Amino acid sequence: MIIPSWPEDVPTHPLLVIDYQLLKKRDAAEIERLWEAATKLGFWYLKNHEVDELAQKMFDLGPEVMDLPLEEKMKYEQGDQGGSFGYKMAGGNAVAANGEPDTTEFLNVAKDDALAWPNLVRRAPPSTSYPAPALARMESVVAPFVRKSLEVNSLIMDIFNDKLGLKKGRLAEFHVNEQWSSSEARIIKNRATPNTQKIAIGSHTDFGSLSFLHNRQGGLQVLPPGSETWQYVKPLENHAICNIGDALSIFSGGILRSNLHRVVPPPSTQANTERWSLVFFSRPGNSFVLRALTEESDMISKAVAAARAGGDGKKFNTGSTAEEWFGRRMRNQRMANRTGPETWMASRGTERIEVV
Ligand SMILES: O=C(O)CCC(=O)C(=O)O
Ligand SMILES: [Fe+2]
Repeated sequence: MIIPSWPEDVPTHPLLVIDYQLLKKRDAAEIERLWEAATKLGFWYLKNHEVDELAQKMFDLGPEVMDLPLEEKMKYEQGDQGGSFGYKMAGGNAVAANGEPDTTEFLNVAKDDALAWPNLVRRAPPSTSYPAPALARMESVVAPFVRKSLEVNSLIMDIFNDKLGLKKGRLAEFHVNEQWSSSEARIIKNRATPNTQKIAIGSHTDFGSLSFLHNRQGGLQVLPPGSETWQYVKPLENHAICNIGDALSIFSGGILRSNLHRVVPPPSTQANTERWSLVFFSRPGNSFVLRALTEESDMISKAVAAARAGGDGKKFNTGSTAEEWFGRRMRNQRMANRTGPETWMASRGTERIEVV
């Protein structure tokens, strides 16, 4: 697929560019820049991340799955119970309180299934596993992509761990590969439409810890702090986009920022093209309660005290496990579960819910 070049006339929000190779060497200046990106906006570009080839193979798998007849894909649909693994049909989720349906299809592959392959542990075969092309590429493409993405995200989390003053490896304990989690790889297709305003994925914060996103076309927008205008993030060749989700924001007492974002169709020169994107989401193990690690870090404890003094109502103890937090958000964005605007409100994360 030939992607038209990015339009000059569309304003974009700049992100810091972080070099993964420098992070690997624990370069102090690069760590400071990462910290600035993670605490101010919660989004940054990541270059030299070693995942481009595998990401390309994941992109190639996209049409193999999405071109199957809808009836075939629906055999693997994620359902309405709060799970996400498998296929998500376009129109399955709301994009706003008014119940407007989304326009994107997803394939979500559980990190637990990719790592356990040739066994499937989260999706029991045969009838509810994954569409055949995904199974055929599990060994050669999906599992290596998952393993490499986990490596990138865990290095970044390790850096946050140390900056937050947590004991060595503390954040890693929440993300051990052996514990089941909702961590997953996602291939996203948004159908071509000339309406560049039609919301594809509604405004949200990400549910988990860290998202590692590959964009080839425009359409991702962020709502920067203090702004009321959605701003495009320009896709840059060979640069991934990373962002913080709710779990890391809560663990850190809000120091790490889980920022609102959404997806609309590609703009201007790229309009009316199918939009494909790819994400790996690292999320905490299912059993961990999402709460600020106040007793374990002075920095976090001070941040929570300051938030309390500021009266923003956030006490950073959700009382929910990662599994419950994720399940609640998933269930309540499903159109099939919608009763009214309250269902949308119940699907919100740190941007709306007062965590007490
Ligand atoms: O497709 C994109 O650019 C972003 C997707 C996204 O925000 C998500 O799936 O959570
Ligand atoms: Fe997202």
